[in-house]
Amino acid sequence: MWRRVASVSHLTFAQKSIVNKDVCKLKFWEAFSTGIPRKEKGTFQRDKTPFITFVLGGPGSGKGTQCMKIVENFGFTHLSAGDILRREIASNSADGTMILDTIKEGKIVPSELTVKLIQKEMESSDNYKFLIDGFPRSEDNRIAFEQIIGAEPDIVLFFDCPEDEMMKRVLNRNQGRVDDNIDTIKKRLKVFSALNLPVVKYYLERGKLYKINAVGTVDEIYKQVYPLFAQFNFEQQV
Ligand SMILES: Nc1ncnc2c1ncn2[C@@H]1O[C@H](COP(=O)(O)OP(=O)(O)OP(=O)(O)O)[C@@H](O)[C@H]1O
Ligand SMILES: Nc1ccn([C@H]2C[C@H](O)[C@@H](COP(=O)(O)O)O2)c(=O)n1
Ligand SMILES: [Mg+2]
Repeated sequence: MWRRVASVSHLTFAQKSIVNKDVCKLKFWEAFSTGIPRKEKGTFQRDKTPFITFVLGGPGSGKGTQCMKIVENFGFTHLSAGDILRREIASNSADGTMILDTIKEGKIVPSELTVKLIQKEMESSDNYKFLIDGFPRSEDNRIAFEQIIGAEPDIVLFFDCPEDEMMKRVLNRNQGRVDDNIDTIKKRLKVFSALNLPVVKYYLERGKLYKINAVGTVDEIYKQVYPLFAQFNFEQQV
């Protein structure tokens, strides 16, 4: 379990994000050097500040597919916002019907709900490395994450894929998803352009975005992804 302890409430938002980043970086590297062992089930993992990666891209751009390979090589915990919401539907929770209707319409679920579900997953994890896939999908998502979780991403991946290729992949996906049909995919692509691209621009302007050409084979695309994580020298996977 991890908690962010830095309190910088007296600073302006802009100052906060700089201090936060520096504080986090300092804590992150301190943890590496002085990592106080935590009681883990059978393994000792040094206590570390969370390393957060946001994974952006349109429907069918290959986010989930590439996340699986990053998990394999670098031991991240893959939190797909879409999968978390689908599990909420399957649990027949009070919000399940609203989430299902929203997803069928290709729209975005209220941010506070999605963020709190992601927060629950992070806080119940023994890992400190997180891939948050399909998030943030909007400025509202991004702001809600910062306000509720009080953290910012360390890096942001953006899988850039032409609409016709995304359409083709989604329609061939055969995973029984309610949103894998021509009507919903068209709506999702409109939502992506209108709401997700401003988030891409936000992180591009802050130097956190890595834009990846998502056309080609899975391995060709992953060749662009691997070095982005290798640069951090995460401990080797046992
Ligand atoms: N490089 C690729 N070339 C061809 N097909 C691919 C490629 N990468 C992924 N796919 C396939 O395309 C479909 C969509 O991939 P994936 O589920 O990873 O996309 P996604 O970005 O997570 O989509 P969504 O946002 O809808 O969850 C899957 O059936 C996957 O097997
Ligand atoms: N941040 C998010 C992520 C996903 N959703 C909803 C809307 C998406 O179309 C759907 C499926 O997501 P995917 O599995 O394609 O990443 O889930 C959302 O509302 N907010
Ligand atoms: Mg996905």
